Parts: sequence; structure tokens; C-alpha cells
Amino acid sequence: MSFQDIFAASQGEHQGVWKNLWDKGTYHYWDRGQASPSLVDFLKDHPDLFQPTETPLTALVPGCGRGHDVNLFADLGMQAYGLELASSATQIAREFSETIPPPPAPGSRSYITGDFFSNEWLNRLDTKQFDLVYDYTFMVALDPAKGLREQWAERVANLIKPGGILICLEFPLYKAYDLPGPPWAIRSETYIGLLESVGFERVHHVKPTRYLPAGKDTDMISAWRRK
Ligand SMILES: C[S@@+](CC[C@H](N)C(=O)[O-])C[C@H]1O[C@@H](n2cnc3c(N)ncnc32)[C@H](O)[C@@H]1O
Repeated sequence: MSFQDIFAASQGEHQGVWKNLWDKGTYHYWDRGQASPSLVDFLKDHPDLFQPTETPLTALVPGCGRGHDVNLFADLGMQAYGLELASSATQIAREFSETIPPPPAPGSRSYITGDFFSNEWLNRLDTKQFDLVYDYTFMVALDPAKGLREQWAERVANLIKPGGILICLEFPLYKAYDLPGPPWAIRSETYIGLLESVGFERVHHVKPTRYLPAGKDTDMISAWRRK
């Protein structure tokens, strides 16, 4: 059974599917074993986006998987949080992080179990809003037919401080709309429609020069400032 067939057979109960996949350790469907080179380059090329402050910047990666991007933000000195639906997922992310060097001070990395749309996990944190949120293969893993993209945009706007930044690695831009997800097809215009309506202004839209194989030559990176 293909990855998409597993979701199609679940009759819309997608959270149970994700949890089951993590419980069985079958994350090979999406895990690429490293932070995205496109994101690494984008952060290096745009230091203007993250001015140093007296306290470390806070970053959130919803649907962080094994945490490769969380670990990248921590290595850049941020207080980085990864959010995952299943405790088995955060456990796998934590175990992976123990195999790599700790982040340099003041960077830190935390993996939190919770549903992105619930406040339960947020209530457990001191931080209620973040300087940075990063989305890659999370929003496009939410079923667009259920209105979850609009809910994602509103939630992201609430989770980012005024003046804070959302970075989206736009994927899969090449995919036809009639093909099943996840990931479900998306276009750059869709990000504009979703994010401008909840108070974001697009400040960068660039074509990366280094890619993960799945998005080769088609991915784009957008950065959005919350007004
Ligand atoms: C396609 S995977 C991508 C994972 C990671 N971004 C990566 O690139 O390796 C999507 C992830 O989103 C998580 N997820 C789905 N719905 C979620 C929700 N409502 N709250 C938190 N995580 C969720 C799933 O458990 C899954 O690990």
C-alpha cells in the first residue's frame, strides 16, 4: 500500500494515521535525514531577518518529524521547539538529538508532544508566541478539503509575535491538484491568499540553489513578516 493509499483508507482520521506510523517507527516515508539545504542557505543569506536581541530568539517547527530543522535553529543560537502529534515521534526526535553535538549556547532544543491546533501544549510552555515559525511539509500534510489550510494560517498568525517571521519552504509546487496527498499540491499564490488575509506581508520569495531531491528545481522559499 502506498503512503497516500494509507491515508485514503483512513476515512479522514489522519491524526490516527500519523500516530500509528510514528508508533511503528515508519517515518522513512518523509524523513530526509538532514535539515533542508534550501533553508540552511536562506538563513545564511538573510541575517537581516533575525536581529540579535538580549534574550535568545524563539523558533517553533510544527510537525517537526525527527527534528532536523529544530536542531538547525538551535545550532544558530535560538531556543528551538519542535512540535509533534505523537509521543513516539518526540521520543524518536529526542533520541536522534542525543546522537549529535549539543547546540552552542544560548541555543536549546525541545521536542513537545501536542496537536498544533490545541492550546494544551502551549499552556505547558513559558513561551506563548515565537519570533520564528518554520513550515515544511506540515501545512501540505493537512487535508485541504477539511479547511485545515485556513485554520493553519490563523493559528500560525496567533503563534508568531508581531514583527516575527514565518518561513515556508514551498513544496510540492510541481504536483497536480488531482493527485492524492499527503503532501497535497500547493502553489505560491495559495500561500499569498492564506497568509495576507491573516496579517502577513511577504518579505522574501526566492528560488533556492540547493534542494532536497523531492523539490529539486521547483521548491521556493518565502518569508513573511507578521504586521
Ligand atoms: C510529512 S511529515 C513531515 C515531518 C517533518 N516536517 C519532516 O520534514 O521530516 C508531517 C508531520 O506532521 C505531523 N502532524 C500532522 N498533524 C499534526 C498536528 N495536528 N499537530 C502536530 N503535528 C502534526 C505528523 O505526525 C508528521 O510527522
